[in-house]
Amino acid sequence: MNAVTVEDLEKHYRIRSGRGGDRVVHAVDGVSFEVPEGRTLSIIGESGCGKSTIARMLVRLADPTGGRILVQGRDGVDRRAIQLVSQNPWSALNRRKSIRHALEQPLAVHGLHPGRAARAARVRELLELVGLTEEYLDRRPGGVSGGELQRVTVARALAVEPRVLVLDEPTASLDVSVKALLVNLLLDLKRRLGLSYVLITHEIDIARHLADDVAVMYLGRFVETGPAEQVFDDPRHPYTRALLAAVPGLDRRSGTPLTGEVPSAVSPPPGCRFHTRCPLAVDACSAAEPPLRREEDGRLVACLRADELH
Ligand SMILES: Nc1ncnc2c1ncn2[C@@H]1O[C@H](COP(=O)(O)OP(=O)(O)OP(=O)(O)O)[C@@H](O)[C@H]1O
Repeated sequence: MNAVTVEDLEKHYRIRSGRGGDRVVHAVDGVSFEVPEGRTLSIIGESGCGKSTIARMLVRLADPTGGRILVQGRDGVDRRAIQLVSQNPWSALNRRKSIRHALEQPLAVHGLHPGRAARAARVRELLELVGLTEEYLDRRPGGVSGGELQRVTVARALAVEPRVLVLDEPTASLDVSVKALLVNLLLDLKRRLGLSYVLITHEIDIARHLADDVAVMYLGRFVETGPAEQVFDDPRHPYTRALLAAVPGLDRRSGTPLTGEVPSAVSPPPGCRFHTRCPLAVDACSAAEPPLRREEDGRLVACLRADELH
């Protein structure tokens, strides 16, 4: 069974504007994917492409304007099955409350491990899972380092025994040395608890360490998806190539790094949304949007010229 199945997901934000009527932001525009049990799908792309909007819809902090989301085969809201770990642990936790409180609260809300002794035992177990000791229990977020605090938010997400974690830029606020520790913890937890992850990141290194599968997102759409080694070692879409060209230590193929800005999601370019920045664009690219097509190795690529690039 898939941990997550997403079909034709859409999020359009309507913004009121004084003159000339409302404008519509095409944040997510028809995205489909599956995360098989025990795997990690990493969604990568520049800022503003819609990654966080997908994360928010997966955990029902935002309602889709179209499409559907199944978690463990089930439609509808199941707040225990899928949990979010967000970028900034300081804003995720209440500064005035202890770490004990942060870990007990979800147990109380869901009526799990009732009774003081059982609840305290579960809180200790959660701390151990993320490699922290009981001495943290009475501290407040302000008295704990960023890396440790992110471990607390992971422990809190795990309190309700989810099957899926949505990791939205989990390492973005951490120092380089601490990032690797969190990545190792996430890999370890996935193995031990049989979790599945949806990882949202613009840090390609982090995606390379954690991802089994990768989806490359540009202006609300997926442009390339496939197993991580295929996409990272031999990117096919010109956008993927450009994105990876900026990363040291990766095979750069013929990609040239990106220039310019992501166009407005209010009026995405016609045809292929990347054509305005694509070094390989031809006239046909602005005429019609290329569908995601399956390549001979199984991955999906949305580019008219993908065959030539191979
Ligand atoms: N509440 C909102 N109302 C209107 N537009 C929004 C809202 N939230 C996001 N957007 C717009 O939707 C688009 C996608 O944003 P989103 O935050 O999902 O992108 P992202 O790839 O996660 O970027 P980042 O890494 O900067 O968070 C952007 O154009 C953004 O301005």
